[in-house]
Amino acid sequence: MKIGVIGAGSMAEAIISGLINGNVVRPGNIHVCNRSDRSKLLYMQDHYGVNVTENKEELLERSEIIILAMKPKDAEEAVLSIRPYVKKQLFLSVLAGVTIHTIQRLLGKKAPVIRAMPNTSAAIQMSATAIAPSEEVTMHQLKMAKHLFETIGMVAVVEEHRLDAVTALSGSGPAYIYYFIEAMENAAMEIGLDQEIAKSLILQTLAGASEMLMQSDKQASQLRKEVTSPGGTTEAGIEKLKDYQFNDAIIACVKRAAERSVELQAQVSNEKKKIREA
Ligand SMILES: NC(=O)C1=CN([C@@H]2O[C@H](COP(=O)(O)OP(=O)(O)OC[C@H]3O[C@@H](n4cnc5c(N)ncnc54)[C@H](OP(=O)(O)O)[C@@H]3O)[C@@H](O)[C@H]2O)C=CC1
Ligand SMILES: O=C(O)[C@@H]1CCC=N1
Repeated sequence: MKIGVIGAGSMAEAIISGLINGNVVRPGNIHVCNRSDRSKLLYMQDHYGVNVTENKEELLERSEIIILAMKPKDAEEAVLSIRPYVKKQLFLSVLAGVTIHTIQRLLGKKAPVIRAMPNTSAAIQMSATAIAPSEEVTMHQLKMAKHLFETIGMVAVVEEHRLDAVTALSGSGPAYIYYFIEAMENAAMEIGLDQEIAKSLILQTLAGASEMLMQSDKQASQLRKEVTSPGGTTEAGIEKLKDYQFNDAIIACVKRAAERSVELQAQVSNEKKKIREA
């Protein structure tokens, strides 16, 4: 597989490192470009052995699959900059909120596009990714994209309109978990635990709980009940979470992220309007 990546930020790096560490694609078969950060390109070259270029024509010529990995607000400029070189490539877009329709409009043709929503755990082949193909994508291309994303974790094929929800849940999800861990670390300090010891206890607790959920047939609510002795410490702690409306806070967080995914699409449309009006 010959892959061109437009964008060299966190998500591009997570995918590239997953593909290389998983021995899926040879570094020599990957070309990467970004907008202007030359030092990041040199880092990618040194660290992963990939080809880096400022020449988008060359990148498109040498790639069968193009991964779009810039911020949604930069999609307009980035996709228009590759438009003259679009031939038969398959496009994989990881952009939150930017529809297949918008990408094809910017590409200037109904090219095969697969929207994907991975997460940064791709870097250790543990991404939870959902993909949605455009009508133009062949079964072979879908299988190829599924295989590609399976090498960096698990993959679900969904209808495109589900991607805002997926983005809010598993695309942003790692950040919610990290935020929770930050709070656990702060709590550990407040109750007088050594930082290093606390960190290893928290991480093993997280890994253990996640593995229990994977291995057991029980629901999260049941596993929680099994930790919660009547009148014990867990019950006392969870009462506090209820006082602070933890459940409502998480629901509001995920709903707001899903709304934001819809807003990002509008942002791309507005950029286009601004360019037209300028
Ligand atoms: N981070 C995450 O957890 C996830 C992100 N995503 C999606 O991935 C995309 C990228 O996010 P993330 O990696 O965090 O963003 P970053 O800001 O880390 O990286 C964006 C990259 O895009 C490049 N870029 C911007 N404009 C252009 C252009 N015109 N031509 C070529 N390259 C360009 C930037 O180059 P330069 O630095 O030179 O400006 C930079 O390398 C977003 O659309 C996001 O929605 C999806 C799932 C998870
Ligand atoms: O925060 C964002 O917009 C991107 C999409 C999902 C994770 N990061």
